[in-house]
Amino acid sequence: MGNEESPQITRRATRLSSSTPVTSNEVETEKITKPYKLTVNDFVFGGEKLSFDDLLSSFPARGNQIRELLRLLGPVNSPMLPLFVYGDPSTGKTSTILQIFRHLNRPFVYASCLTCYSLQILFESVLDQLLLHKKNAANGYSSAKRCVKPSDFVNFLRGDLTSVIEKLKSLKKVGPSKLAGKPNGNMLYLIFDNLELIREWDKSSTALSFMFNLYDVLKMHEVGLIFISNTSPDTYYSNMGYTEHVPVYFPEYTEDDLRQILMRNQPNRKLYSSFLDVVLRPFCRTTRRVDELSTVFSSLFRKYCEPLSDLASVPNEEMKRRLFSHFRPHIAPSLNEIFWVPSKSSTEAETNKDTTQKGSTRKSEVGDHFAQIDFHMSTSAKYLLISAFLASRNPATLDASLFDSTGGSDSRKRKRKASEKSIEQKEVAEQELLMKGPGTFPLERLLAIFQCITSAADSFDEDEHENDDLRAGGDGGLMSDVLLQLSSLCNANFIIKGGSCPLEGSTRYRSTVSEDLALKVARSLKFPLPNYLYRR
Ligand SMILES: Nc1ncnc2c1ncn2[C@@H]1O[C@H](COP(=O)(O)OP(=O)(O)OP(=O)(O)O)[C@@H](O)[C@H]1O
Repeated sequence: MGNEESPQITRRATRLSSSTPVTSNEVETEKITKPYKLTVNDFVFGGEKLSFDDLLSSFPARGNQIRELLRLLGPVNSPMLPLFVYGDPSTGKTSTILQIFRHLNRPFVYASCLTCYSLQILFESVLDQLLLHKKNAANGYSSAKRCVKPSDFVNFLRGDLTSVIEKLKSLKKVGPSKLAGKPNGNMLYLIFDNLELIREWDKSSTALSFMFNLYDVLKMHEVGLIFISNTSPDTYYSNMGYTEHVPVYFPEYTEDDLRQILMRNQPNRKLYSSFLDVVLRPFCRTTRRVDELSTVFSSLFRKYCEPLSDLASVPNEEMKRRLFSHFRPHIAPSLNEIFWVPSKSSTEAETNKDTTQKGSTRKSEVGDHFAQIDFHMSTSAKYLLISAFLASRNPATLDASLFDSTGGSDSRKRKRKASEKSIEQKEVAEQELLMKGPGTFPLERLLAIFQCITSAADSFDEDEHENDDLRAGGDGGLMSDVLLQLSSLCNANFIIKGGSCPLEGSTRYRSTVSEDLALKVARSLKFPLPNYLYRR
């Protein structure tokens, strides 16, 4: 769940914590304090009411999405189609939505597939919230209802939603619902966050189609469904026959957006702005995640200010130069740190850490670990995985210029095609605007890329035997293996089969692997993947 910057730890936080693991300290506290009794007022965010202007100013660069979401949610008590809110991690999806609900004071239930890490936990968390049930020592930290099967969930959910909506309706009769802390309206919203994680729980994707079907199955106009995902709707199975979800896209932040976001709440704006002048651009090239940037910048800013005796002073040009020369040595190590720390792959690498390497620098440590990781995958499967990643990531129009007959490794050939490439790039820029997530591709394109990059395999690995199993069977052997490998990669969910293209009628595929993982696989093959990635 995203951090709502917690300006207000309210009843809401108390209720949400019912779905998170309990620490031993909490157990102790629980014994001595009387448990908080949840009421129907806990369906709203709580705390001070948030005005529209405050909502907008809390989320720089998200004005369009806030307005769009408010429009889709509509006036109080209006039914709505399910929403599918998506965008890269840390683009403010969760916090914006929760604060919109705080602004509207409307009742909702929130469950994240990150904290509720299995279907059963997710179901039970939603039901617990609806039943105002809090896990505590007295009930042995158990859920109100045991719910494993989707069919049971639907039955329980329908009953529990009906009774909550009745309660909300009766509340309305008691008095004006706009009072702070009182639910506004009798429509109840179910928010499911980090939906993309469901794919990892359930390889056959029945759980996902169940979730997408929920609206049609429930048929309750007083229930609004909001799904939040950090992958685009195209990365889910389509053509399943359920009601179309309304997409709301949270684009990646530009450097300017990030400046506005990071400048918020800074007591000395001029000083912080001079700091951002130095750090923002290089760090933006590495990450645009607000959470990562704000963490690294908070310690860097302290370093930046070390020479200052008065933190309220406005730096002049001379002072800026002095601050910069003092600060400069800290930039590169921090950049390395942020590059490696947050990614999943580096965490994996970290867990595999060999204690004998303690003395080396962090960057080389992780670099070594990339090499150590054993993928237990045949070389051809690795090339196929990389080919699928490239097909999903790169616009198809660039294939010709990126992969020539030598797999793009012949610089002479690439130079000759440069002008062709620049014409295509224009075309591609437009097309790329439409690309909101990994694209789909037909089998033919995958095989073509695969052939190009494997035919060049020798040139990447001149003196080693890394590609022995590629060479062993010759081209024929390799290609005959490919369809088998493709089906294994699909089973393992590294590549997913999408619906068929209505125009071509053929099946399309999509890669689900992250750039980190693709780079890791490429490194294990000594394949220069970055040379083949189209970058804006
Ligand atoms: N426009 C913004 N203004 C202020 N803070 C922001 C903005 N965008 C993101 N943040 C902050 O970045 C952090 C991450 O945001 P959040 O969890 O809402 O992102 P998310 O898109 O839901 O990420 P994920 O997909 O990983 O769940 C939060 O602390 C949030 O307050």
